[in-house]
Amino acid sequence: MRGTRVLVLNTGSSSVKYQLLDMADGSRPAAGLVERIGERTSYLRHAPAGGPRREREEPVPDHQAALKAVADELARDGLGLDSPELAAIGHRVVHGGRRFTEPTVIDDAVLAEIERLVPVAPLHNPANLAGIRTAMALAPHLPQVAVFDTAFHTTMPEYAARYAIDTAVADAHRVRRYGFHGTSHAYVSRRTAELLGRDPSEVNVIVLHLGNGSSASAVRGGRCVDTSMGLTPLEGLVMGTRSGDIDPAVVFHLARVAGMSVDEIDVLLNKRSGLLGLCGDNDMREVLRRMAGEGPDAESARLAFDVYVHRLKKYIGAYCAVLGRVDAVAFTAGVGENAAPVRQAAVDGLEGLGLAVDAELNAARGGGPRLVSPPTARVAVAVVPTDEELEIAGQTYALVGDGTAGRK
Ligand SMILES: Nc1ncnc2c1ncn2[C@@H]1O[C@H](COP(=O)(O)OP(=O)(O)O)[C@@H](O)[C@H]1O
Ligand SMILES: CC(=O)OP(=O)(O)O
Ligand SMILES: [Mg+2]
Repeated sequence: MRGTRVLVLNTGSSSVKYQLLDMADGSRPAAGLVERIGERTSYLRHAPAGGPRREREEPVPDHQAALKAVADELARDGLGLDSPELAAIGHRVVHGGRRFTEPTVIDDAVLAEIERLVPVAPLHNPANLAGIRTAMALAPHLPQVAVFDTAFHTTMPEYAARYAIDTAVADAHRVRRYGFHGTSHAYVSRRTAELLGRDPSEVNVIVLHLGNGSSASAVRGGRCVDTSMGLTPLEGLVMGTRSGDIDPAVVFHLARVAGMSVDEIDVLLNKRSGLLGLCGDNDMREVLRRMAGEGPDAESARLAFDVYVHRLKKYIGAYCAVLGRVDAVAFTAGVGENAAPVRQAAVDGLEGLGLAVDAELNAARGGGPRLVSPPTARVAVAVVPTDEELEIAGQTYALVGDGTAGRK
């Protein structure tokens, strides 16, 4: 009998995060990460379920070495890639363009298409490809499945996906809005419907995925109708280090007046902007801590917070308009799940739209999905923890598993 476990790999430009999930019993036998790949010292952490976690620092030169280290750590716990319990490896792939609307078993043609999309996802797809190629070399016997960040957003109507630019140029260079964090938006919108005790096909949800990268989506009856990220994960909300929406003329201005190159402006907007650019800290915890103090440090943190929240509020308003009727607003990811002041400030003054949070419910901490709006509120406001790994594992297993998992 085929195995019931899926290894989920989330390979970023300088990190690999992984989780091993068992689809038969819902357990997670191991999880871990390798960070700062390619730097002088890298950081490795492996946490087997029930056992002590193992951490160490050592140089890990590239993604190949990182995945080899992951495979070795798993093997030490008897969970190696040759384990008969392992059914497949599921990969997060950030950019799937228009072609990949579903999770897909990876073969040479799929690899070639992911490669073809590198120009529209230069930060993400090369790392994803390195992860896939190494995993295929280490485990040639296993099916490998790509689960795309963009897939959930392929249902967006054409008028939400198009930029108002010359059609010939847009078509020639695949310039359109794709959207990202799709596995999270899909999972959270579904869980939000569950929390309301309703079928996803009946509810309209605004999902606010606020992590290091942040995006909002408008989901009507389980299908995405708009999202805030565009051609790349730079558009939309203010993020940890990314500007989000900006007048495109800022780019021309900096090139002409400041003499910056396109690559320099790319780094500026992706890595030196957002909360970091505004106040020197990209971590929302630090921003909140500084805001509690006084003086210039507190003031710049407060301004960063206000810019962040103002943008968020504008997207909530916009998606209320896009959806017409909203049943719930769901906050998720690191900031959305943990930062009560962000949730409070984001809906502050939106009573006219039926939105409010109950201060006590909002301040409470809790594990699972929960409502933070007053019981009488017209629109439910919820905290719904995301679980991209579970979503990727579930989609992978649905595609290649033998269907026995979950059956008694
Ligand atoms: N308790 C907390 N309060 C406020 N912000 C938090 C808290 N815990 C985590 N965060 C924020 O969550 C962000 C990371 O979110 P996460 O979803 O883990 O990111 P990633 O996009 O890397 O998956 C960081 O900016 C961090 O400041
Ligand atoms: C697409 C994207 O922005 O991903 P992340 O939030 O992981 O950076
Ligand atoms: Mg994340």
